[in-house]
Amino acid sequence: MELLTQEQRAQSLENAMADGDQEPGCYYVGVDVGTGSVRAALVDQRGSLLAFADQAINKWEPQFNHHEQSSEDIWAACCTVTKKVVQGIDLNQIRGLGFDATCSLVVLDKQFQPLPVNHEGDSHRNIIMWLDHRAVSQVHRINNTKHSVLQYVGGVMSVEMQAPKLLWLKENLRETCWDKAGHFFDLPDFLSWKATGVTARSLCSLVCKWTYSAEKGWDDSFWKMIGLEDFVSDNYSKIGNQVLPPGASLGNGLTPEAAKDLGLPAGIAVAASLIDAHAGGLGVIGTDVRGHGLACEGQPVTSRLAVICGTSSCHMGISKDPIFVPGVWGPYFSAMVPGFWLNEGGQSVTGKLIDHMVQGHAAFPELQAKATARCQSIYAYLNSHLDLIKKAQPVGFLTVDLHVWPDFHGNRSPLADLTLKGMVTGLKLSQDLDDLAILYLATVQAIAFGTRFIIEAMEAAGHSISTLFLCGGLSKNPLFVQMHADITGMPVVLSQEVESVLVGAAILGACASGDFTSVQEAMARMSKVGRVVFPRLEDKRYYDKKYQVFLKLVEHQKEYAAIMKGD
Ligand SMILES: Nc1ncnc2c1ncn2[C@@H]1O[C@H](COP(=O)(O)OP(=O)(O)O)[C@@H](O)[C@H]1O
Ligand SMILES: O=C(CO)[C@H](O)[C@H](O)COP(=O)(O)O
Repeated sequence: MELLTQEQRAQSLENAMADGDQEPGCYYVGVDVGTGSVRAALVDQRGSLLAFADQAINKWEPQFNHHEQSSEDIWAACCTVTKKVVQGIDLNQIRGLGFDATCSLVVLDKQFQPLPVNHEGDSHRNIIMWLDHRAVSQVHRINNTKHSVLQYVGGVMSVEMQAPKLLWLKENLRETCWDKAGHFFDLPDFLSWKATGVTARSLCSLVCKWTYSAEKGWDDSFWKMIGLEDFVSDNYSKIGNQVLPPGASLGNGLTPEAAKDLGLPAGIAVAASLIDAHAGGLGVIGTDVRGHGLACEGQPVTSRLAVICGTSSCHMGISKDPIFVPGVWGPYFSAMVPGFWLNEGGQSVTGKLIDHMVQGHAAFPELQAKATARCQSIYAYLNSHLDLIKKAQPVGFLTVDLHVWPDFHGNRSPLADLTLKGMVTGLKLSQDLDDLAILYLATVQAIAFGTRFIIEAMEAAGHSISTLFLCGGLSKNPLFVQMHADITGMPVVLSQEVESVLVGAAILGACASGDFTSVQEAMARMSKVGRVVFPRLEDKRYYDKKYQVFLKLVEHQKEYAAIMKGD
């Protein structure tokens, strides 16, 4: 855990007063449940983090493409980190609590006890994680219906959404899970229920992952058509028939039981939650950019793209009117910024892919040993190693003959094709540290080319984007950030608070407390520019050529598949 010193806290208080805050010393707690860990922060009204704590969480992969977690483990981790960040604080100053989490599916029985989502019957593992691809046959059948709700998920439903997973449970675990289930929650809604006892769902999760429409509600014909008519007949009580906008205050706030678990006062405001990428979006997209020489200064907020890069990357672009982008999720109304439509592009594995490439290389043990000897992270070591071997040329030029297609877990956007696989071309017989570093660089570049591919699809459909706002674990990697700037040709804004997703969660708590009149006001007050990374335009020709190769890779992959399917 990192806590500010007394002087830093005093300075933060002084800054708050100078900034004209009505009530200096009002704090909010944000809790962010990512794929790999749970994080909490104590945040003030200016969006500064006063304390941060994190804890890893368990994941199970009982078979290929099955990924599971435990809601009890996750709640326990939320309690541990929250207790840590409020240590030594006058609890009366804490005004609100906000949660965000991955869009995983939590299953509970009618008494709110965990139910197994696996053949082993292990009820501790009651979460089907977002990246779980077990429901391939179900999602194909759903997409074959061509139902009109699919227009609002980019034309093709993803296997990572909830409808195919629910259908899988009905078809595969009828007695042990489906028939006993009383409540199916998106993980962010599970957390807000745990804190308040209120089962209302957030508009964010229902619209983005469950086909709910902010304007029309549930579409009975969809659930009947896909074989989940059960939900219609019980008036959607198991998946949510009370829906609130993110940031709305839930019930009577924190229950005494949850207050005890979390080490917070009972009754403080708890917000309707957000999916993690959307919290990251709130944490960065509304920031005041004046004075940084950015094209988006003085332009509508719709010229900004928030890119939340953790285990996966999510590309969040907003618009005043709905924009239908083939292969890009949405348009979703009011799912992130109230009153705006959201398109969400994505890459299903980015952080996980970089880790996979690096850890699977023969030179990984050597890398680990060398990084440890220098007290550096493996990524800091690799970045400095690349600087050493690049000699006089720009670092990105080291991959002139090494190219990667990054869809090791299928393509989320803009091709929406889960059958696609990863590709590497340009391998040599040597497997030393130089090769590892260059493969790592080519992987980082491939992810940035994927972002460029998504932006081009969004622009072709009507978005006009000039500036990227990056956050999430990968935004701590300077190479990843510079490659995104160079390859997209756009400046990248990094927030003052590196943990911007937590600022987004705290913004929710601040809204629920009533301290701000709108999400927009809280975003403008609590998010701040830290650093801007500009593209090195002199390298553009090189990256344009590599992008041509990038697009050829997928074209070729499709040709190979067609050859193998032919007689
Ligand atoms: N300091 C760092 N330097 C480089 N990469 C990092 C750093 N911290 C995290 N990462 C990368 O970010 C990814 C995890 O990001 P994070 O936002 O913590 O994920 P999640 O929210 O999915 O749990 C990891 O896969 C790792 O590759
Ligand atoms: O689908 C998503 C958002 O809509 C995210 O990819 C998912 O929630 C996982 O997030 P992370 O990579 O930050 O753990």
